[in-house]
Amino acid sequence: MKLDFFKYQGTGNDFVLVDNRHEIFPKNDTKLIAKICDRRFGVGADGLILLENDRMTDFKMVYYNSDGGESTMCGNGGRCLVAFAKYLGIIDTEATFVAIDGIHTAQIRGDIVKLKMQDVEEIKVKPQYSFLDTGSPHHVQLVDALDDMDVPSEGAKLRYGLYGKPGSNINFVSQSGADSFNVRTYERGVENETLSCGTGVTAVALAMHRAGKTVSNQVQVNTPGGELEISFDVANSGYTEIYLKGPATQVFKGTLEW
Ligand SMILES: N[C@@H](CCC[C@H](N)C(=O)O)C(=O)O
Repeated sequence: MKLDFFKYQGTGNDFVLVDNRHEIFPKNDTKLIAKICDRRFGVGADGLILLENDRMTDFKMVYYNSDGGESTMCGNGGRCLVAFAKYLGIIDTEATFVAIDGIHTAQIRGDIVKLKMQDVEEIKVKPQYSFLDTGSPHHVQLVDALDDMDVPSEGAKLRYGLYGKPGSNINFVSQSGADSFNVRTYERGVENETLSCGTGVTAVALAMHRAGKTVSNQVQVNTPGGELEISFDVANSGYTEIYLKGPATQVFKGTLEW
């Protein structure tokens, strides 16, 4: 079988995108998806995303981690899919789409995509870390020497040790200014450090605000793959009007064959 694919990256979080509006992609073939995402035996990506038809919105997002399993929301992937929808002529500058966590809206200007995330109702604050769900589960922990950390190994310890089989994504953070933070993320389903994680930096911005580390409702987060901006409103016990903004670009296209 042959199928066109497109490779996108959003601050270094990279994805194979497939236009599946004709429903030809074998969605339950976990091994095939893992092979496509394999960086030596396949195209190589942190995840694979299908763009499908939806009756109520512009399109539907179906997200798979690089291990081939369908997973929860991917913020950078959502931003890349909006850029892909524009490339396909499905949208112009505004988009509404449905993902596993509900409906999202987005705006695209040039290669900058601003994506509205779901409201966050609860942040669990522990002495050493916070835990919250921004569409995907995230552990947020301030550390002293972020650059020197072995994120794959420290992340795996927490991902399996603290969160068991379902797991969590693990974000290690250091503050770089009054409203800016540096972040490195271990992603479950990739089971490694990625260069950036959209739901992760969103979680970091909210957790740092809740912890009183910043009073701003517009936070810059620097990842190894680039900079993202998160803005939000403070609600009673949670956060609303949460936006994740940053670049999303097509890097190449090709044909999958299997
Ligand atoms: N890279 C993503 C997060 C993808 C989902 C995550 N690996 C999980 O399974 O929870 C992002 O940009 O949000």
